Amino acid sequence: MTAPSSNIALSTKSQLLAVTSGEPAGIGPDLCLQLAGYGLPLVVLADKTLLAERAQQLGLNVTLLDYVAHAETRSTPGQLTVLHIPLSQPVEAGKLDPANSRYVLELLTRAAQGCQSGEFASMVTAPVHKGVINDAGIPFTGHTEFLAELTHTPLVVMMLAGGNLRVALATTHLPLREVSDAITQPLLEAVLRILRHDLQRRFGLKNPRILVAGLNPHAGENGHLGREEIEVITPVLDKLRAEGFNISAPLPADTLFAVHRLKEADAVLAMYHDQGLPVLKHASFGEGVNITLGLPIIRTSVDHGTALELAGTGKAEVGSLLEAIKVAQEMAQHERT
Ligand SMILES: NC(=O)c1ccc[n+]([C@@H]2O[C@H](COP(=O)([O-])OP(=O)(O)OC[C@H]3O[C@@H](n4cnc5c(N)ncnc54)[C@H](O)[C@@H]3O)[C@@H](O)[C@H]2O)c1
Ligand SMILES: N[C@H](C(=O)O)[C@H](O)COP(=O)(O)O
Repeated sequence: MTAPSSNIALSTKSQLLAVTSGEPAGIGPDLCLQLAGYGLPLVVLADKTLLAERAQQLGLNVTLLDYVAHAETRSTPGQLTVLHIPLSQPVEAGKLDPANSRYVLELLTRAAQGCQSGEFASMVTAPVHKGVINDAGIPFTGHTEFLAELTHTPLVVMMLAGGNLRVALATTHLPLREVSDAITQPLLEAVLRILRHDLQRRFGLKNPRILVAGLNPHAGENGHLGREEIEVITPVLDKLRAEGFNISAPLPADTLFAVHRLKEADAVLAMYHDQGLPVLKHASFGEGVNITLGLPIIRTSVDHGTALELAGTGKAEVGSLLEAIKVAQEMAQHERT
């Protein structure tokens, strides 16, 4: 595979990125403050007081500048341009408060709207806490689904990249019990079309080679360990292959990720979240990037969560956020060429 390298060479020439700071009690604000060291063309969406307080707690000397829409935004190292969105309640690092859930969603909404209007080239998201948003009475399963709904996109595909791997998912944040029923021929066909299309358009791969995992152990063992491969997955793969897609048959997931197989592939399609992501995170946790394919906008994210216990301690690593910025820049570049 030729996934994004972990050598971080960030361009300062691309257009403005919007970085959402995520759950205010988590490490998102800490990571955004760390970005001030890089002089990148970005604006952080956050409550400015929260950032100032967190910087003080971390002992960071960061000058917070006010974002002015459509004016040139150029931060030099030590500065951070901030699009201020007010919190509902003051925040203590590490302590979740459902009262701030609307604020978290407001960050995402403002960034997505700015991408759609052309104000921002892309959005990069720091982690949110799904549980506390639901505790506030707001049904929420993830950025992926939220941004699909916000942009009226009927289907999007979650793909994580890192450790020389790209892993896309046929289903995302779904209880395991519901996975088999969710994998239908129309869904699988649509997911593969989005995956191939975006690998071409946003990653510059002419005819991406995709390995597809089966759902059942040993890809169903000829129907003796489940029939989804025979009845659902194989017919879709045969149809798309006849159209010119470079895709495998459904492969046993336990051996699909062997090095010799991955050498033949640009991406893997896993059937569900924990079939694909543990492998990827084992290979690259802290340097991986989560990418939403199929959106009308470019959105990338970190590969980790809110790590509440690290907020305000100075121990949160910024590597994945930097990679997410780099990949967003690369995607925007591919789209322009
Ligand atoms: N992109 C996102 O918004 C996103 C991604 C994954 C998880 N989450 C959410 O985050 C919450 C917590 O999830 P979790 O506990 O499973 O995972 P987590 O990633 O927050 O924590 C897992 C482990 O990794 C460590 N860790 C995480 N990020 C780190 C960093 N930048 N530097 C150093 N160490 C780091 C943590 O301390 C912990 O030991 C959940 O609500 C989950 O849904 C959000
Ligand atoms: N599934 C993601 C992961 O494991 O990293 C994470 O939950 C974030 O998903 P969203 O980007 O949809 O919030």
